[in-house]
Amino acid sequence: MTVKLGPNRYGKAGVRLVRVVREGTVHHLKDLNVSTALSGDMEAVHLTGDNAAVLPTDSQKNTVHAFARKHGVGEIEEFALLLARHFVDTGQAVHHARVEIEEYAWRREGPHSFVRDGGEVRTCVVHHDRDGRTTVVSGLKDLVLLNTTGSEFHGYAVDEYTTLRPTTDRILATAVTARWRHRGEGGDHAASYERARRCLLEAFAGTHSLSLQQTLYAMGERVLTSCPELCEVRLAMPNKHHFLVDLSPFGLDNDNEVYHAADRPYGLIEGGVLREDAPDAGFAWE
Ligand SMILES: O=c1[nH]c(=O)c2[nH]c(=O)[nH]c2[nH]1
Repeated sequence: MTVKLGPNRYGKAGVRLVRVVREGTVHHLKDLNVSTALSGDMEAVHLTGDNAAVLPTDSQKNTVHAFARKHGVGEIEEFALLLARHFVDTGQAVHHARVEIEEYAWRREGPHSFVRDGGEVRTCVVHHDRDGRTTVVSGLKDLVLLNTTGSEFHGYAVDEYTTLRPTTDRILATAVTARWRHRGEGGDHAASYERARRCLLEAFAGTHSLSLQQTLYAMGERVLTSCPELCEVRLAMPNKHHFLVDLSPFGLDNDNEVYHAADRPYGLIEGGVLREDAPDAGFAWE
């Protein structure tokens, strides 16, 4: 039997970086989770144990820390681009770098005091290779949304196992994971993020929903309609079911007032929306 090395990459995952900028008595905080992954000429490493091509994952972690000190941390996309370019430009055997960053939000509570925002996490994944190809995907996760009405679900396929009752008025709730691909490397990443996020919220709140699938499409469509710098959106939205509780054993009616919020199982609705002329995604989603 002959076998060969398949796709591979290696790096440091979960580098939890906190960067403080002190402007006199007013301090600023960035709280990130950075993961690096390099690939390239790594045959010998896997096949013979020759580690000459391996920049240790420990060095990759150190680079994240040193770059935070030397260059500061601005928008996560820019920090990821800086790191990805560095690894490809300086590592002979490195043909490709992938840098993923999550940013945890802190709300200011005073000049040097912050409250961790329990809400969504901002994300990005940057790829850069030695041919100069670069892709940037931005996004968010754990954006929890709920509509108390304006959601129906009926007209679905029925078979011998179907027990679900059709409804014309239900709670629609989800925790959005959304990622959007930039046409190029992107310009003003802060403004772009705020615009895309606002589109997701407005489309969720403003769509009279006949299914979570329809809402998902409306959200992706709104982002692409309002953000010319983006060409593709991918969404994953769990259906956080809210079941109306039967209160008749207690002689009580329940006109859409008391629900059981179930956490599992949950429906998982996933889909993408892209411009017809979207450039080839290449390795952007890997
Ligand atoms: O919006 C929905 N989409 C589904 O596909 C589905 N399936 C289900 O049981 N409830 C729902 N709701």
